[in-house]
Amino acid sequence: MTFGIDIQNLTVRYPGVTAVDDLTLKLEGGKIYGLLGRNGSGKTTLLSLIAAFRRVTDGSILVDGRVPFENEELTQDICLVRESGDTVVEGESVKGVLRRGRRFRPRWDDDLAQRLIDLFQVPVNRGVTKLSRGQRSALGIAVGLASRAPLTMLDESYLGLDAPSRYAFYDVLLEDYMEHPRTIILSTHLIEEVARLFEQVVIIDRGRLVAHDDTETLRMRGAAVVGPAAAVDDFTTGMTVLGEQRLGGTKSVTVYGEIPADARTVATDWGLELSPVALQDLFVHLTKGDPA
Ligand SMILES: Nc1ncnc2c1ncn2[C@@H]1O[C@H](COP(=O)(O)OP(=O)(O)OP(=O)(O)O)[C@@H](O)[C@H]1O
Repeated sequence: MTFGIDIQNLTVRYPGVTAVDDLTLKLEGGKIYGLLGRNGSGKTTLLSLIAAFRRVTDGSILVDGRVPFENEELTQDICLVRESGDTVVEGESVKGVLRRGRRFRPRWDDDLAQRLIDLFQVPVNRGVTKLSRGQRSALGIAVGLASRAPLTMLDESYLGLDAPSRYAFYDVLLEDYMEHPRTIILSTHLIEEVARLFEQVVIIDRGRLVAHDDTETLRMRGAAVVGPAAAVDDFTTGMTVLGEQRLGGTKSVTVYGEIPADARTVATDWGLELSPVALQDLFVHLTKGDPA
């Protein structure tokens, strides 16, 4: 079972800052989404609203066609794991957290939880507050995946893991997603590392939607045009230029937007080189400017 998400004109204001700014976004169910945005761009606020941690006051959010806020039947099937691990209860042990998952998550899989706890070597009898940052991340991930929630959101929750553990997590995530398709949203700053998991990418900046596309399509949207400066300037006239660098007579201009086949032929004729741009670079370009 998978849940789609329909967000219309969502705005969230805190004193002095608009965290989410008239955001409209539709996510189909059954895909893995990457949610990218700079610090303070509104990712956590957005995910918290989808998970019904707070009430929507301006705009609307529907998950599986239903309003999540104060809808327990729906929210038991929406799992948001945050990096801070703030959903843990003070004084609770790892065992206690797992027990809670088993009790409140209707699709909970004990074997998967145990597999992840063993994989990341989380000490089950220890109090959650006494876990290391990485162990706490691992516990969050175990709960997030073992919940098998039709909508699962991991808000930078794996940043505390070391590299081998992160890669092990990506493998388990993919394997379990293939066997039990669901909607997964991963918010992350480790863009290139996780990009292979994303089917679609959503980029927000200062609470606004900047891009939402298939990962491959988005990648194809960016190109670095390199060659003699005058020819590069001519070729890129009228295109959306994200950045440029010049070294002597050679110029490299990063453009955003589809380059049709006939234009690519022109580029070749003019001695220009067109190369793809890494997702991370596109992200940096698209979200450049003063932070929120
Ligand atoms: N409770 C709050 N009160 C006031 N301002 C807040 C509150 N929570 C978030 N903000 C502000 O709203 C904006 C969006 O914050 P949010 O945590 O959603 O961003 P984020 O994209 O998750 O950031 P990061 O990548 O740093 O975790 C920021 O400017 C933040 O300072």
